[in-house]
Amino acid sequence: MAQVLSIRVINSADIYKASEPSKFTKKNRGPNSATSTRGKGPVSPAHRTQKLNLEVSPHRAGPVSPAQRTEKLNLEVSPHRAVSAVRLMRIEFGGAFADLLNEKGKGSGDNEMGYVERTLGFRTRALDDRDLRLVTDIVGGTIRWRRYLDHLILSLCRDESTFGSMEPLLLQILRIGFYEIVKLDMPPYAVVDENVRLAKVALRPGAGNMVNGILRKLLLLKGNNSLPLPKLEGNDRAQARALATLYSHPVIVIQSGLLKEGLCSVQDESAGLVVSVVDPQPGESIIDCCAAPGGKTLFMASRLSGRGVVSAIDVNKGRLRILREAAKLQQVVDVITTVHADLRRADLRWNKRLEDMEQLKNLQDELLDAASMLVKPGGVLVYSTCSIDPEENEERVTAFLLRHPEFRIDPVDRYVPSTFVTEKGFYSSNPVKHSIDGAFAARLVLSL
Ligand SMILES: C[S@@+](CC[C@H](N)C(=O)[O-])C[C@H]1O[C@@H](n2cnc3c(N)ncnc32)[C@H](O)[C@@H]1O
Repeated sequence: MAQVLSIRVINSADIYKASEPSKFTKKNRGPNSATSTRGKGPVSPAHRTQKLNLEVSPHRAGPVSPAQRTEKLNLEVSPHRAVSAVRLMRIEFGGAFADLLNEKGKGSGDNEMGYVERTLGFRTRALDDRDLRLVTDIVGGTIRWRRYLDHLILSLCRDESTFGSMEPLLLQILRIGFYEIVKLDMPPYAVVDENVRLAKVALRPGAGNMVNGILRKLLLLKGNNSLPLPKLEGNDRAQARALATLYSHPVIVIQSGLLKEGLCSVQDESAGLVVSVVDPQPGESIIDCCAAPGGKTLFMASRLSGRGVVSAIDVNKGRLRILREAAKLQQVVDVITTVHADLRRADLRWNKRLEDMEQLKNLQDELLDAASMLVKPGGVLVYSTCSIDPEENEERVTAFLLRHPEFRIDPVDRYVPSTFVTEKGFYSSNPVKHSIDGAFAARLVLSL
């Protein structure tokens, strides 16, 4: 039977496991390369002078007097970035695990500042709760997206050897800056200034200049919507590598053929949790109204244990074909019926471009109205989007309930962990809060 794996689960096995420094020196850091760099140009971190000390060296292990401490206190550097960079160093070289570090008391407090001081040569002011939340977001996100971030950094470096020979701390600072700009959409100038300052103070002025140049290049490309993304072209292997980079995923899963043979599929936890909200049971009839390419259809079908049916409606023939192929591979084709149709009446257009939010909202209202006609008395309508925009989510449901008072909200707290449940009883995942994709779902029950 098909099994849905989430990207995070796979990532945690691959990435949270810290590599030994000795291993690091043997492998090329290029995202698409697995070969040794020795003799090919890039210098391994072990061959460079580094301003880095992850162990307690004897001359620093002794007690530090308050006077010495003040001397080393740096109030210019943003504390959460300094701590994030040091945590990332510890995870990559020091055997620390991201989740453990994020547990309060283990990775924070005085102990943590000790690591910062030994690694960077100075302390920052103590972290407050907001800083700690930022550290958790930045460290978790940077690890999760490391392969993708490294691809972008490499693309923006002068050449591969600049990337391959980069000091580990400098690379962590760039990863943080790239993550903040590309994934967190943080205010660009603060991100540039503060990461530049960290590189200057913790390394040297030249490192700051490099961070400045690369981050500004990134901002320009992002502003023009022309980030250098890997191209999905070439043979299976090349496409697997490109996909792995795009989704920051270990290539070995993809290449080993598990996906091709339908033994596993990949989807973000946010989409998997929407299926939990639907809560498919053997024997049920489920209609997936905008189904293709079928991530949720297939997952729901796999939960029916061979009994029941998922009718997958979609207006796009090509995407429905992909869904059918995947259903065959995952051996759930017997419980899936595909329906090529516009969910709304035939006289409404689909091919029109959605130029603004008003039109999108109208489309969502029309789809909801059309879907509501397919629900039996006592049946459940799950409205779900991949958006965190209230206009597409809560507001659409509120408007729907005004038009259809025969439906009521069924709170999702029985189906997903409480951190994903909103005040009104909807499911909502958020990239910043949960480090997974944004999504929304509401369970609406039709009265008997
Ligand atoms: C974001 S995708 C759905 C993803 C899918 N639920 C999954 O989990 O893989 C949106 C889909 O809605 C379909 N769609 C849009 N308008 C539609 C309509 N009027 N009737 C049926 N399908 C529609 C599109 O063709 C597209 O495949």
